[in-house]
Amino acid sequence: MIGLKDVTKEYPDGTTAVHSLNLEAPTGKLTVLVGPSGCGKTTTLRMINRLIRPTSGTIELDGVDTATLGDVQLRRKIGYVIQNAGLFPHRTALDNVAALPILLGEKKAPARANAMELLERVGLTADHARRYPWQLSGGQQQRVGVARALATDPPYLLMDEPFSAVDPIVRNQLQDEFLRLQREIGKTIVMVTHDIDEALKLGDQVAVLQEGGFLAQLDTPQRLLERPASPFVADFLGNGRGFRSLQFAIGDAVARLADESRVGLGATPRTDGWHVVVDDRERPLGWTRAASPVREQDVDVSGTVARADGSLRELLDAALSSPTGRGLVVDTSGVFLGTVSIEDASQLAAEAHRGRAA
Ligand SMILES: Nc1ncnc2c1ncn2[C@@H]1O[C@H](COP(=O)(O)OP(=O)(O)OP(=O)(O)O)[C@@H](O)[C@H]1O
Repeated sequence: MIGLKDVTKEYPDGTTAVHSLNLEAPTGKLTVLVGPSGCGKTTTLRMINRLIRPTSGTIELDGVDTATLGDVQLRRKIGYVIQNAGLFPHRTALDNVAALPILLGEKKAPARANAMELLERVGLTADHARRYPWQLSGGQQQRVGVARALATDPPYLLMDEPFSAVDPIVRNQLQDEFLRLQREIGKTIVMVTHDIDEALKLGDQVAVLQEGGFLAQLDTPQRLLERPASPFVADFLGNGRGFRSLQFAIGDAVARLADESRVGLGATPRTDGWHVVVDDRERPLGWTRAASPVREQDVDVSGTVARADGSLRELLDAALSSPTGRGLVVDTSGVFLGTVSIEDASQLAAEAHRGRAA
């Protein structure tokens, strides 16, 4: 656990960047610090690894006051990922990752072997490992940055806007990959972002900070959306809160499933009306109204697909985007199970809402 107790940072010019902040980042969980520009997020993060010294208050790692730890001990314990990766430009990706362990006394060969394993873990190859940062894409550099932060296998990880320098598609991909990785490695993470969607997607808990480093609310993403503690938090979360909170609610889609007539590509539907087109493994491709053998261009692909164990947001989206108003539902391996109507999906949302209010 990372614990901040009454932490204040006043810069020499008199700016109070962080004001008496109390915060706990639980072991194995991802805590996100989010808030408007200048609210003290980066200052808070950097006080944890002592790149910035607090004016007052204490910061503890599993109950140990960081003021009693030396710089080397701290660096070994806390990995650090920054925006634009911050890689050494004259070292290869592999050497970037191996650098700190070698500096801390590890032998070169095992440090490099471990670096290669980490690079593979974040989705890079031996070819990437040989390249210099300028020969890698922004997303690849960011992956190297994550691998580098994990090189000493630190229990704690600090991440400052780690995915913000890449375009939205790559960002989404990096976020998904990182969530998968975190499920395996279970580090205690504090991450800074100004992007509320990123905070809600990645955070086990989200701390919303207000200018001056005041903690406006610390809660799970779902609670934040459902019960913002103040007009400031509500405003910061923005519109669409009701819809976004459906992302965290699971409805029993299976109980509402209706069967549909199915047809394979190349086959001719036996009746008029809409049919679900499935591939040879019974995965849905879309809908068709074709009366002759179904060609790829006859498939309406406008509808999204929801997993039966997915969120209500996914389910409602599948129904609303479907040309028939009936959302396609699949099992965990993508096999078509049936459909849920807009009415049934709304009913499930209403039930979830009643459960919440109770
Ligand atoms: N070295 C410094 N000297 C004086 N004031 C500083 C210094 N560094 C930061 N500040 C001020 O402290 C406040 C908090 O800055 P900080 O960088 O922690 O905010 P932030 O929430 O990370 O902002 P952003 O989202 O824009 O990166 C700001 O008002 C900033 O201007």
